[in-house]
Amino acid sequence: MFLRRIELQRDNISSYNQYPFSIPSIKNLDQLDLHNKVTFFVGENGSGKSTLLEAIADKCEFNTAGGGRNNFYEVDASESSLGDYIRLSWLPKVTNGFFLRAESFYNFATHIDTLGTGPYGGKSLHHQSHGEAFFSLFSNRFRGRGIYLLDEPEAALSPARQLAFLRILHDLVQEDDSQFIIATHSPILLGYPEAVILSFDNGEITEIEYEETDHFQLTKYFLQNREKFLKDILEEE
Ligand SMILES: Nc1ncnc2c1ncn2[C@@H]1O[C@H](COP(=O)(O)OP(=O)(O)OP(=O)(O)O)[C@@H](O)[C@H]1O
Repeated sequence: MFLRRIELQRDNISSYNQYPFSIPSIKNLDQLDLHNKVTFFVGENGSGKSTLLEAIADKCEFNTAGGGRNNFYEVDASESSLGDYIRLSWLPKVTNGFFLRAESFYNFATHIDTLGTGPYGGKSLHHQSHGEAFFSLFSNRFRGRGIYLLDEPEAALSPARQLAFLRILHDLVQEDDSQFIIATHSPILLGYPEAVILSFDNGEITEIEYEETDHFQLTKYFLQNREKFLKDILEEE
């Protein structure tokens, strides 16, 4: 693995009342040690996962709208507010990698079309379904020793493709020594063996077990008690 530590440089922060320092998990961040090739960020919507992932991408000099170091294109709101305030410690340093944002994938696909190269399954990403395009990206662009920062990669993937994605991830981790940091809500992806899961809930970033995640507990309960669960929710006054 490559990225070992993320530190918030508190001396440079003048106020904790504004985004991104007002987010509880960021406000309370001191340093985060990474000790596994696969780290998941989990937490409620708005708990700060994307904010931190984007800041890491910014420090990696990846395009914060999505892409690697050589993907230069502009979209609105792609600047990172936190990137200037964190410090990354590497051993060894790696520059290869990719930042995937589901929400701006369309712009990335357009950018790839303008390059006129066809490394993504032989046809424009725009001519593939959302899930197919994501999968082309994983299969064709993710290679070699690198750091891959993925924001909700499950967004476009069927359960079967999520499992297939885990296979790609596994090969990259095993054979190429790659590192992944993935913000996700998917109980399937979170099940990857031996990954570290960092929760952004309760105002701090803490390591938790798979079985402790809401994703696991809620999904399990739902699948085992679907009718009762839905009755309770839908008939609640
Ligand atoms: N550019 C911004 N300006 C102000 N507030 C922002 C900005 N971007 C995000 N926020 C706020 O910061 C908080 C954290 O957002 P973030 O996108 O990091 O959450 P998240 O954990 O990734 O959520 P989700 O699971 O919904 O993707 C949210 O309350 C959000 O509204």
